[in-house]
Amino acid sequence: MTDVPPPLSVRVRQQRNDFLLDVAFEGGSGVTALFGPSGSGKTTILNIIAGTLRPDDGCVAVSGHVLTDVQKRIFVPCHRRRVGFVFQDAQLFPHLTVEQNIKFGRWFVSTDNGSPPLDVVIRELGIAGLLKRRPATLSGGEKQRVALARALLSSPRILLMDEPLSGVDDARRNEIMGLIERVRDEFRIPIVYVTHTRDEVRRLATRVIRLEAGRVVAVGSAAELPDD
Ligand SMILES: Nc1ncnc2c1ncn2[C@@H]1O[C@H](COP(=O)(O)OP(=O)(O)OP(=O)(O)O)[C@@H](O)[C@H]1O
Repeated sequence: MTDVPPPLSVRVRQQRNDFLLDVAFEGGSGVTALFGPSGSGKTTILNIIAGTLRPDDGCVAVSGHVLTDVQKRIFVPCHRRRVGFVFQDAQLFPHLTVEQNIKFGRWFVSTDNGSPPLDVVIRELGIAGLLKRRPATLSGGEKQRVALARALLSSPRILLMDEPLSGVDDARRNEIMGLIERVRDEFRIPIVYVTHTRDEVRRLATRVIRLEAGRVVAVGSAAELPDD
């Protein structure tokens, strides 16, 4: 039997001013939640996976593809990593329409890349009526749908989400969580999901990595997450 590499493998060390990040963990299929208090290193880890930050030491691999290996001097540039990113504030291009924004996700990938088809993404995320609009005219929830569509169309091997619900009101949170579940279950792209909110972890996560002060303090299923 051949060993299948995990969707995500991270073993990194990074010193930044007073903060030392020193973590080793694997992410499985489905949603891996990085859960921990403010300043525990969640966003730093996402940036290291995305390639916007170089660790001092260690390696990062996605489905067996080595993206960073400091000892071997491997550092795949950000735009070649096939990592989709959905930020807290969506970060859409303000001067482009929704349609142009989501098509931008495909710029760096070849045509034969295994991305889900444009029309499927538009339908699944319910954004057909928004295509001609510009980001400034969208609600927080609509912006996040568009950001998710753009990330999906970049043919990612993994999706990174940094508190994507933090700017969204309660009514829309449920709706977007439903969409993230659909992405998880239908597109089957592994997701790393940063949050400090327990209900998001309980609903979405397959696996939870608990962080404190730059270290992994526990790994388990969402059901094992204590109420404290
Ligand atoms: N550009 C930077 N330069 C120096 N230190 C930084 C920088 N960005 C973050 N840090 C520090 O790194 C530590 C971890 O920050 P990080 O943003 O990864 O935490 P987080 O768990 O994502 O927090 P939050 O939930 O508040 O977003 C913090 O102590 C922070 O002050």
